[in-house]
Amino acid sequence: MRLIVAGAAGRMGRALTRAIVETEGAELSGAFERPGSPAIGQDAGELAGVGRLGVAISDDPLSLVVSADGALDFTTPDATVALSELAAQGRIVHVIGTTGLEEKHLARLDAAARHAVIVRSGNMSLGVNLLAALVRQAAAALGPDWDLEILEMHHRAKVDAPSGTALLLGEAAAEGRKISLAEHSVRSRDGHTGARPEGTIGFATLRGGSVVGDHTVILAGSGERVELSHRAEDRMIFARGAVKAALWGYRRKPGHYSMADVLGFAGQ
Ligand SMILES: NC(=O)C1=CN([C@@H]2O[C@H](COP(=O)(O)OP(=O)(O)OC[C@H]3O[C@@H](n4cnc5c(N)ncnc54)[C@H](OP(=O)(O)O)[C@@H]3O)[C@@H](O)[C@H]2O)C=CC1
Ligand SMILES: O=C(O)C1=N[C@H](C(=O)O)C[C@H](O)C1
Repeated sequence: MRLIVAGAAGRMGRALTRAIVETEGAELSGAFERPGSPAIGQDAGELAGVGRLGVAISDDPLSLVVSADGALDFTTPDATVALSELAAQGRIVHVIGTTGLEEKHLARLDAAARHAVIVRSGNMSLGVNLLAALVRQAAAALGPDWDLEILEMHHRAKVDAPSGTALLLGEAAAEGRKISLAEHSVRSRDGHTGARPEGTIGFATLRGGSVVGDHTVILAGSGERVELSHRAEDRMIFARGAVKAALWGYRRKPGHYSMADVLGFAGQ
């Protein structure tokens, strides 16, 4: 499967190049960065630390999409929406790890998914998708008198909050409780907040250092507490998940899929 990497000079872009190189059945056919990036013209393999691959970083995604079967994209919401429209024109697989997407972006991805195979997840690792299934079960088993809080910590360069993973875990908890996350989430607290409203799902965000990604879902009852955690130690877990998602999506019917579909966890 011929894959292109969007944002190839980024933290995840370089990990994605490495994951493609190590995966049988996948080949790097192109890589691109935003116009004006100092990485334009550099070799994607050299940038990723795997040696020269003969793939120069371009600033023209359209020219790459025409000779690719899929694109791996961990960039920004605007770049992702633009690439989804090219993926739809090229009828290719678009694997999206980008977080911080708002309703206006999601609506455009849904439109692109009429022609492209979109696989999108706030977290492409096996462990977090398993954790989401466990959180759904725990939230269903323990009633709304168990307070649900989601704590995440990431490196100092992360630009969006709460993390895509925290929101994914929040959605899993809300599904377990059969409630709408949008109507029950508390995304920040400051000052005299009053007591915690029953049945809400709280989010807390920490940023610092080089933390790859830590998430804990706390179910706090009266006199006891259950904590379900995941700690990412290496970005390759996300990159390998993204390559797996691309191979899964190859020649599949167009649509907007999740990593839970890829891993067979959907509905669990
Ligand atoms: N779903 C998952 O499993 C994971 C998701 N993520 C998400 O992936 C995203 C990227 O994270 P990370 O790699 O750490 O961030 P980086 O900032 O390191 O990488 C993003 C890259 O995209 C580039 N870029 C920006 N605009 C464009 C454009 N229009 N076309 C092409 N490239 C562009 C940036 O260039 P420049 O810096 O020059 O602007 C940068 O090189 C975030 O949203 C993050 O939350 C991260 C890890 C796992
Ligand atoms: O920005 C990151 O680094 C990460 N982003 C994703 C998120 O927002 O949850 C996934 C992972 O935790 C790393």
